Amino acid sequence: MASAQHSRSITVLGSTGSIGVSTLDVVKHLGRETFEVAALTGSGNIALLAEQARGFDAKLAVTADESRYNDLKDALAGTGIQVAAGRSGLIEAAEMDAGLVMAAIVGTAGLAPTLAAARRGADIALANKECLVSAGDLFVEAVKHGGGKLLPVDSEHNAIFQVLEENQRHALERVIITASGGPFRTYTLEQMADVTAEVARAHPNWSMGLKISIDSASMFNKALEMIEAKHLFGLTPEQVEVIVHPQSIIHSMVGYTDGSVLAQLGCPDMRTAIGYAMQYPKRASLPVERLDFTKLSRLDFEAPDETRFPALRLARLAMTRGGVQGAVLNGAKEVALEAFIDGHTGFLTMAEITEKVMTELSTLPAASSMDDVFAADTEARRLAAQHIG
Ligand SMILES: NC(=O)C1=CN([C@@H]2O[C@H](COP(=O)(O)OP(=O)(O)OC[C@H]3O[C@@H](n4cnc5c(N)ncnc54)[C@H](OP(=O)(O)O)[C@@H]3O)[C@@H](O)[C@H]2O)C=CC1
Ligand SMILES: CC(=O)[C@@H](O)[C@H](O)COP(=O)(O)O
Ligand SMILES: [Mn+2]
Repeated sequence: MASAQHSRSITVLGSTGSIGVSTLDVVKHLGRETFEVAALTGSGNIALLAEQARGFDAKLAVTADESRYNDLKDALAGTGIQVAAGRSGLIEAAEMDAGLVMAAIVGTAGLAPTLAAARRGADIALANKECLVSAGDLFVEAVKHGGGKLLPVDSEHNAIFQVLEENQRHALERVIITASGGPFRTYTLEQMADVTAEVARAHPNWSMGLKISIDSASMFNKALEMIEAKHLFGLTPEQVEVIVHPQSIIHSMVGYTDGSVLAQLGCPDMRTAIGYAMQYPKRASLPVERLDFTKLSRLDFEAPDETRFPALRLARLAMTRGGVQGAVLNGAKEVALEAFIDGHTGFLTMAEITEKVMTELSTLPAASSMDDVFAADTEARRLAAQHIG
C-alpha cells in the first residue's frame, strides 16, 4: 500500500518580490499535498503580502517596515493570520517551524533572518546571494552547524549544483559562471557614464527585482556571484571563471580534470532553479517553457571586459584578500546603488566608490563572528555615504 505523503512546510522571506512570487507560483503548482505555507514576509507591498497570506493560508505574515504594521493588520483582520513587523517580526518568521526557508529578501537585510533560520536547522533555499558574499564561510558553517541543507537558488549556482556530483568533487577543476553582459554589454565607458536607472534596469533576458537588474548592468551581480560561488563550492579564486554569454541559455558550467565540461541549460525562468531547490534531490514537473534547439540560432561567448566592468576585478580582489572584504564590497556597493537609483550618483561612480572603500578598509581583520561581519558592513556603508557626500 502506498504511504500517504506528508506536505512540507515552507516559509518565504521576501514573498512579495520577484523570487518570492515565483516561489509561491511553484508552491501553487506543486499543490497543498506537497507544501503548506508557514510564514510570508514582505516590506512595502502590503496589498500583495495580504493577498498571498490569505491565498496560501499562511500562519504568519510579516512586514519589515514597522510603520506599515497597522496596514497589514487591517488587511488581514478577521482571517486568524498572525501579523508582525520589523526586524523582530522577520526573525519570528524565520524561527517558525518550517522545514524549508526560501531566502529571497534583497540585500544585506536578508542576512539576519536567514541566519536565524539556518541556526535552527531549516533547509535554506538561498536566493539572497548577499548572505554568502558578506558572511562567507561563517554563513556556510552556520547552516552546517544547524544541520540543514544549503540549496542554491541563484541560477548560476543552481546550475553548478545540478551538474556537480559530490563523488566527483576531487576532480573539479573550475566553475565557469555565465554572464549575460546586461543591457550595456556593448557600450563604451563614455556611453555608460550618463545612463539612468530606468535604462539600466532593463535586463535583456531576465525579469527580476530593481536592484539585481541594475547590478547585472554594472556586472556587480556577477561580482557578487563569483564570491558566492567561492564560498558555496569551496573554491580558490583561480577556480572561479566568468564568461559572457548574451543569450542566458547556459546557466553555468563545471570543468573537470579530464577536460570534460558539464553545463545546465534552460529557458531563463527562475522557477526551474527554485523548483530544483525546493524538491531536491527529486525533480519537480514544472510549467516552464521548454528549450527548442531548432529555434536557438546561436550560443555566443565573449571574454569579460574588466576595464568597462571593474566590478569583476573588485570581486577578484575581495576573493584574494579574503576576510571581510566581501562584506566591505557589498556594503559599499549597496549604498552606491541606492544613490544611483535616487539619481545622486552616476553609473560608473558605483564601482569607483566601492573600490575607494575597499582600499580604505583593506586591512580589516578577518571576521571571527557575525558581529565582525555586521561591523564591516556598517563601516563600509558609512565610508561609501561619505564619498557620495
Ligand atoms: N530576481 C531574480 O531572478 C533573482 C534574484 N536573486 C536574489 O534574490 C534576492 C531577491 O531578489 P528579487 O526577488 O529580485 O528582489 P525584489 O526587489 O523583487 O524583492 C525583494 C523582497 O525583499 C523585500 N524587502 C525589501 N527591502 C527589505 C528589507 N529592508 N527588509 C526585509 N525585506 C525587504 C521586498 O518587499 P516589498 O516588495 O514588499 O517591499 C520583497 O519581498 C536578491 O538577493 C537577489 O540578488 C538571485 C537570482 C535571481
Ligand atoms: C537569474 C539570475 O540568476 C540572475 O543573477 C541573472 O543571472 C542575472 O544575469 P546577469 O548578471 O548574467 O546579467
Ligand atoms: Mn544569478
